[in-house]
Amino acid sequence: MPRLAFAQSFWDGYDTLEKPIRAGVRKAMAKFQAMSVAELNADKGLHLESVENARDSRMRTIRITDFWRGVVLAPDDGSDTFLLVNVLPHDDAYTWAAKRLYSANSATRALEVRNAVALDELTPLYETAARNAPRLLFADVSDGTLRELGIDDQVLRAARSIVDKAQLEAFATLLPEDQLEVLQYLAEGFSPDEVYRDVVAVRRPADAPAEPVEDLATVIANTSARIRLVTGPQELEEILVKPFAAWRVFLHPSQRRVAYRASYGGPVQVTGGPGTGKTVAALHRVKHLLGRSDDGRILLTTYTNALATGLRDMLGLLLDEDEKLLARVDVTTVDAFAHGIVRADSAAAPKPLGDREQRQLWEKAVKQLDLPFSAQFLAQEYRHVILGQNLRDLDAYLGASRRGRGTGLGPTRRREVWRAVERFEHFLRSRGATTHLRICARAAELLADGPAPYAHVVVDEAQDLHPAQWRVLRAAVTPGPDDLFVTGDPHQRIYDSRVSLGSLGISTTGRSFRLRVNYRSTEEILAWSARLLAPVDVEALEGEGTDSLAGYRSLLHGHRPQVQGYATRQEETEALVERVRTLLAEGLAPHEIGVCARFNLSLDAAEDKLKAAGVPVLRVKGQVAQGSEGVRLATMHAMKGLEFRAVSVLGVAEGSVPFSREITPREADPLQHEADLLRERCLLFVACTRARETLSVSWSGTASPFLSHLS
Ligand SMILES: Nc1ncnc2c1ncn2[C@@H]1O[C@H](COP(=O)(O)OP(=O)(O)OP(=O)(O)O)[C@@H](O)[C@H]1O
Repeated sequence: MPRLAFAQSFWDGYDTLEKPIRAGVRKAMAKFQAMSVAELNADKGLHLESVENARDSRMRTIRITDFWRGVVLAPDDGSDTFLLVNVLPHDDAYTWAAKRLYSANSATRALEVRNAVALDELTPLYETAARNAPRLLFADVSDGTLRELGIDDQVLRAARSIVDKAQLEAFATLLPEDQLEVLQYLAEGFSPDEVYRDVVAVRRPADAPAEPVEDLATVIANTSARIRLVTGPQELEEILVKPFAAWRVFLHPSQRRVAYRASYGGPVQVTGGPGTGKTVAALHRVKHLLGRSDDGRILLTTYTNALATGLRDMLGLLLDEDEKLLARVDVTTVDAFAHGIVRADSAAAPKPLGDREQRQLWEKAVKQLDLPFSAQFLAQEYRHVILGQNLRDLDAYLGASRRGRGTGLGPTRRREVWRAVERFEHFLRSRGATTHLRICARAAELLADGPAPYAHVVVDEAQDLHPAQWRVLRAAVTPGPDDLFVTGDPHQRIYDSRVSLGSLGISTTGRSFRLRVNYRSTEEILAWSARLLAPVDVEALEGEGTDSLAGYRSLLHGHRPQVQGYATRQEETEALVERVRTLLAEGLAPHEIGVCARFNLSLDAAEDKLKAAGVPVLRVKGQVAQGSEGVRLATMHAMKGLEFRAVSVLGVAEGSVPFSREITPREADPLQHEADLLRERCLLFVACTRARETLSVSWSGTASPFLSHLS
């Protein structure tokens, strides 16, 4: 009986196929499960047919419907595994198949595909241009080294004609996957040894014989990162009927390496730009940890309740809804977890106040005590210094470092601040109230008194956690191997948290990993968004040094973002309605479209206009009911962790982005001023990087200064 495998190139398009075509795929694939090779070749319905003028003689097409064809790679070496590589309209299928050549990579031993025809056509043109170029991109790497890294003749010739990274990207869709990645790593300045370690060694089978084995079944088995082998009819039905979530099966080797390492000596940190699959890696780590013992409990946290709900659903999918396993994982926010701990200790636990109410109490304290500080200054001092370092009395505060604060405070001033703190806390007590961070501080104390409740803690969206929240997580698990697995992106820090993980007993030294391939957005969206952050340095996740987006890239391509100013708000909103209508007409479902702005108020106008145009809309506040249909409207903050095929970012105007009221004046505190600006810049970056295929950024009046260096 033949075996059947599915290539990632097939899954990439499968979700967007219409229902009857998907049904056709299922039917055709079922035949592969039921027939012998001879029967398959003879079957009239399937019509397994070779492709004329194909660069790869193993290319076949199969009939899916009258107009759609599947493209299949058929073994010609006596092995029995067929690989479904694409499903396309009839003519496109033949054109696509004729140009593609599959081959085994000599270093990784995995199956790769290239557009051999386009490479043959383009390379001579690039070679001619390269003759006059002052420098070639891979001039410093010898042919021998490239070959050791798996580069073959055709790719070597193309690589020798490339002058810069932009040209390499132009070749990206034509080159075989592993070879492309090798070249991209080299282009980013990684040494050949590093590239061998990070790209080749992680894919090459441990038992690879010295001479490559070329039969298709072996090569397919070597390609687990990009190919899924289906072994039985039930498995086939399951993966075709369920909406396919590629991340469940196909992990990038860098994701696999961090998620499935048997064990780590202590806390692990995984960083990476937006959409690099950090959440996916965290979920797979949970799966791995569950498999390591029969009883250990796991805490999986993220930043908001809405994200926790999404994470719980994804975990269910990954664990095939296995109730026993799911019951061992608590998926929640750090705040909710801390509340639970405090409530379990005392039923009369105080209620947390929101930011605005806290600000009012600080204002009252300033007035009553006639202090020379603003309420904003005190709130920040309380958050960053006092709660940040868990300072419990005046003496501790008098001796504390105020690193990161931009104004000096002598002992007299500190005493005044402390009076304000005491007054603020008195107000809280008299109202039976508290703050989320104080609850966290209390929870950490309570946890420290008893046995740690979890065997492992996995943290997603870690960049925004405050030291008080980290203390809760630290206390929730006994320090030791596999205690904490932390993922986050400091470029997406939007709540001005400053931490030094090491000082909180969470040292990730020697256990820090970075993901670089973006699975969400097109390279065009990514490159544009990354330039928003180009003028600034971003502090690393663990609080030591800075982070960068070097090497961060996408393999997807599409349109450049549309960046457009309008004379009035009304014109901007009308243009939005038109854009949404066009997207819907192009076949996007309403929930695949996201619209966001800095303020809820700006979204009101958009909501009214969209509704008036008959477009269903849904405001994202906290939690969106699953399955409700409607274009999603969210503030930039609420966009965190979400993604849409198309995103419109509205109102990116001077005064709004950055929001002038949220920016501490430079004279009041130069460091806080810079931190506030950075936070707002990151917020815009987060909003823009939610887009998968289409991004539009607009404003009315004068554009945001954050856009001034972008044309
Ligand atoms: N190995 C993979 N194969 C296919 N798709 C993937 C893979 N890894 C991640 N994705 C997809 O890429 C998108 C982004 O993944 P994910 O949300 O995990 O990224 P992230 O790094 O946590 O993003 P962000 O920091 O922006 O919130 C998701 O749609 C996810 O399903």
